[in-house]
Amino acid sequence: MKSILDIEHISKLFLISHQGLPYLSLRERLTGLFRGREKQEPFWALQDVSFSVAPGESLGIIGKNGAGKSTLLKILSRITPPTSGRIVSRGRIASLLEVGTGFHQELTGRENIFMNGSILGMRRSEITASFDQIVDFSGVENFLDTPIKHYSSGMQLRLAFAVAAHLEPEILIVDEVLAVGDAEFQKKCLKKMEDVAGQGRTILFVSHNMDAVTALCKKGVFLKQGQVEGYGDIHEIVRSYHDETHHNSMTLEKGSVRSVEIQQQGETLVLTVCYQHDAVIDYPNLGFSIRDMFGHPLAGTNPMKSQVNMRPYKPSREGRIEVTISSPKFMEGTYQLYVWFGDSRRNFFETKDPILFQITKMSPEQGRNAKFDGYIIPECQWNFF
Ligand SMILES: Nc1ncnc2c1ncn2[C@@H]1O[C@H](COP(=O)(O)OP(=O)(O)OP(=O)(O)O)[C@@H](O)[C@H]1O
Repeated sequence: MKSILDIEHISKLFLISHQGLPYLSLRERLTGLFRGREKQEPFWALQDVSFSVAPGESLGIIGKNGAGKSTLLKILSRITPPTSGRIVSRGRIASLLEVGTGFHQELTGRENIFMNGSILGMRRSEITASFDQIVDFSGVENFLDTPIKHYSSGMQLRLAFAVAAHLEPEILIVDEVLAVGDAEFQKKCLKKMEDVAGQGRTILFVSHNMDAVTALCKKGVFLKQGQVEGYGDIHEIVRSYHDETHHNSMTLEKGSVRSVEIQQQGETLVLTVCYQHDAVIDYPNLGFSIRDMFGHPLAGTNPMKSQVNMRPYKPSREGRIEVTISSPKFMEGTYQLYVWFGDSRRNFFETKDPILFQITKMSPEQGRNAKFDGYIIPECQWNFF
């Protein structure tokens, strides 16, 4: 079968500016005199990326932060041109990259639906035919004649998704937009994308949520530092992505933080961080953030925020911090951990990529067959009168 989309040797070069001098006078800034001293460094965000997508296929694109996923989707959506290589597309592409892209802020929701549709190459009659469904899905019917600029980002997202998914493009490109909506809307979007895929249309889906990617896509591309690291069956691709990600712990050879580890011990989580700094630290400050797989923060703090008494700590260059987290209790699932380390004034270290960890039954409240909502297990006292 002929492919619907061919990505042929796509590369993208960015020139990143570094200013040679830390301080520029106002005159230099105003006159642009500093330009000569600005260093431009080439940076390849994508290098020789090639793959093909068959009609009706849903393809997941995964990779760590900065791997080049969004750049690739922008090139596919013709927002940015590639430095070299070409895209051959045999179908209409609708893309949903960032909330509100393609929307005109001064126009009303109604006007934007028509404008967006015509940008996608739809006839007015086609748009009119889908109009009610779009409005119904988006849930913004009361604001149809209000300019988009007055919409919240969630409302803009609802409308953008509804337009992109209902106007029947042959190829639908979706970039992590699910992260913005609430859980109910995320489910609705995933269901809609399944329907779209079921109708034989093609979907390219970028997400950090491996559960969503695996549910929706049969095939996947794993991007690593701008290159294709893997292509094939989605389960294989997700496995190789996970192999590259830190699980439960991380060790480092250099820098202030030497190891980070998180373990579930019954109903608590224990976070242990070992550090070694080149100067004495009077107040070791460790911040942590536990997030869901979309990257939404769920819980986090640091000893300064919590006004922790640091005794019996004596200022030292190295040490170990152990945090026992007895609340909140989380639902079963995979979570992300981010860590910062510093003193009372500065940060010396922060995790770039999350450490993934698994939580299994954390509370007797979480019965075997019970279905709960969200991530946190509520502790309730029930009274019936
Ligand atoms: N306009 C730009 N100028 C310079 N560098 C850029 C530009 N756009 C992207 N980059 C760089 O290209 C690399 C790839 O970025 P991209 O946004 O495509 O990654 P990503 O895989 O989508 O990451 P994330 O998961 O964080 O969204 C990054 O290192 C980024 O800093």
